[in-house]
Amino acid sequence: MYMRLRPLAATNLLFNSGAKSSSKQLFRGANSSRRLYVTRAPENNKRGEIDISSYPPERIRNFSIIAHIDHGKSTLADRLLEHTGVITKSGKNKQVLDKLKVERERGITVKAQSASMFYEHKGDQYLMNLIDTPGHVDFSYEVSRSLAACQGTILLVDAAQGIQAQTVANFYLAFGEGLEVIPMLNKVDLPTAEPERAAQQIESAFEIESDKILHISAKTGLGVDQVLPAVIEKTPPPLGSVDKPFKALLFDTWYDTYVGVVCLMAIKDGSIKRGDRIVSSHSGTKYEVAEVGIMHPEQTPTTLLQVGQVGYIVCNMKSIAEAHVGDTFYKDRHPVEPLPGFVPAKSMVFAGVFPIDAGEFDSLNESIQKLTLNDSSVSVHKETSAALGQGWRLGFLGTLHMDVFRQRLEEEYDANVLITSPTVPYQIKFTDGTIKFIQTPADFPDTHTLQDFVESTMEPYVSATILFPEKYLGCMLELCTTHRGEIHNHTYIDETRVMLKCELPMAEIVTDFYDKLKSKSQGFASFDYEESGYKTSDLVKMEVLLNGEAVDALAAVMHKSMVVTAGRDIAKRLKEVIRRQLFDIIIQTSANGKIVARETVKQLRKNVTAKCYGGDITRKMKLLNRQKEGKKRMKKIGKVELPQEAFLSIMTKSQS
Ligand SMILES: Nc1nc2c(ncn2[C@@H]2O[C@H](COP(=O)(O)OP(=O)(O)OP(=O)(O)O)[C@@H](O)[C@H]2O)c(=O)[nH]1
Repeated sequence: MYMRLRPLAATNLLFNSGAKSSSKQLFRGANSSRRLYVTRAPENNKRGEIDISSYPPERIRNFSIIAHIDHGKSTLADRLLEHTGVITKSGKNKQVLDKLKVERERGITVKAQSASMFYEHKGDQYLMNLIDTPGHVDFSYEVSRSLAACQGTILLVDAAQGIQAQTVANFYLAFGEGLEVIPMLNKVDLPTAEPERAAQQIESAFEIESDKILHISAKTGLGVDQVLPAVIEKTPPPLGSVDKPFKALLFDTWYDTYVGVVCLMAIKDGSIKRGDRIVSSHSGTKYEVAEVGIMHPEQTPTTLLQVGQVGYIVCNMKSIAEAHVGDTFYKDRHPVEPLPGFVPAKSMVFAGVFPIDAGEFDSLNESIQKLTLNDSSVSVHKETSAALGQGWRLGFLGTLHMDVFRQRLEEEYDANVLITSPTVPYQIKFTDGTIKFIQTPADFPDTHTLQDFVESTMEPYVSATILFPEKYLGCMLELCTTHRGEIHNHTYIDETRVMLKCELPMAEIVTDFYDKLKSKSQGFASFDYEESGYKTSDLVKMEVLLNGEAVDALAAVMHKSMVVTAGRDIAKRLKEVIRRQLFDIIIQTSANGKIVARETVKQLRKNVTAKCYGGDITRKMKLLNRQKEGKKRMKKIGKVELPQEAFLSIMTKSQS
């Protein structure tokens, strides 16, 4: 959860050195020989609030950092926060804005975070609002939302890797939003860095002159002192007027255990302070503002927020469900034209989530509700499975998003869950013209017996961009075609790197496409995609029968051409993961009413304590406990015990 520093602690962070009366703090940049004057945050009043009213739009810069995954966004954010004295300079500052445990463990950014800094440039004081965004394609929704609060963005490119698929996707996202793109080459300290080559790629892909690109190392600090001056000079100040009625865009929200719902807003016109009454354009609900402030980098109250600034507002919102990302807020009795808002995040991948122990349903329900409060891009519907009992069908933006959610559920809420194989949403068009969305494979009708009623079955497609060195062109083309892809074109971004555009069924990406892409290109290919609508496809439901009984939670939907290979493969993989039990277990896969494959798990009579003759009770207990531990993630289907892996092993995989 978000740690909340009380105002005093937050400002102590800032004022840990120097005389209080001085408005400037002397700061020496990491590798810089120049002396830099970095402005300290304004003093706080008796209520612990700081006054930022002296920052009009022309002295505000709202910018983000966008890049391909791992190109160094969060590390650059650390250096900038140190450089401006927001955090004390220390070798220990590593991805300070990656606040979630899962982000720290995985070394990836999942949630965009903002931080305000005070900075002096050419004698003027500036308020700089930085938004650090995630790099992975599953979280691109976070990126597009964050860009709505910015006027400029740093496009960071790893000088050793050059431009990658998410560099291209994020550039076009920012360009499409009309943002000023400031290119920078990072990691120039690496012996493998080839800055000239990477700069050429940027020039040919984005038509940005290579001599306008800053060369930096976010790790060593080299060149970092030039970053904020470049942002100030190139990014236009926010538009708007302090004299117009208050108008603000809500672009992020989270739940804070101390103050409740926190809304991150970009103030487009006017100003707001504690005690004001604001109204949501979305619902018409009125709220009283309890606190306004900036992220510095934790919540730090201010006397007001005004035009051009990006900050948080705490009001008497009871539930995060009331905070609609993309909503426009105005002051009571001063309505304004709402801003366009955002297209809601669309779930691309669905999976069933069930408690291992049915008795934990209520506590798991509470945990899922709490976790979705801080991640509104997860869609939640109750689901009942004949095999697994009561649970939920959750919708995610991609499989990494799903995995991060599962990890947070287990680590932050101590939940013990079983997750079924991920699936994409299918559509069925019936002859009477009705269209049905299918999020659970078990609900997919038997197209064989219903063929007179079903006009067509459809699956979602994505437009994909793949970047790789030329020598992998042959195997990348083959990979796309074996995954039912349609190649559109390929172009060269320099003499040796290729950009391939193709269309792929989303279902292929959910399974093993990405792993194969990485292994076939020895890790050199990168990949990005966006949804491109539904296409008619010959789909069938594959059922799994255990000792003659169909298990709904193991059903899968797949293209007709894959039925035989996938049917055999699934039966084999299930045989590998289902433990031998006291009776034979017959595994069958079936599609269109025909059995495709059959495997048998032979019976076994096992007494785990058999070897413990002689009565060593502690050893006996240890073995029994270990067996109990192994059972934790088991689910009993009829008489057959299935481990978690069984549910994930039914993912269909292409034979390439
Ligand atoms: N040598 C070197 N390593 C760097 C530099 N900048 C970042 N790194 C390293 O690159 C890795 C990724 O850095 P991050 O800052 O987490 O990258 P990111 O772009 O924020 O990653 P995501 O948010 O997951 O997309 C870390 O191990 C950093 O220490 C640099 O200038 N030089």
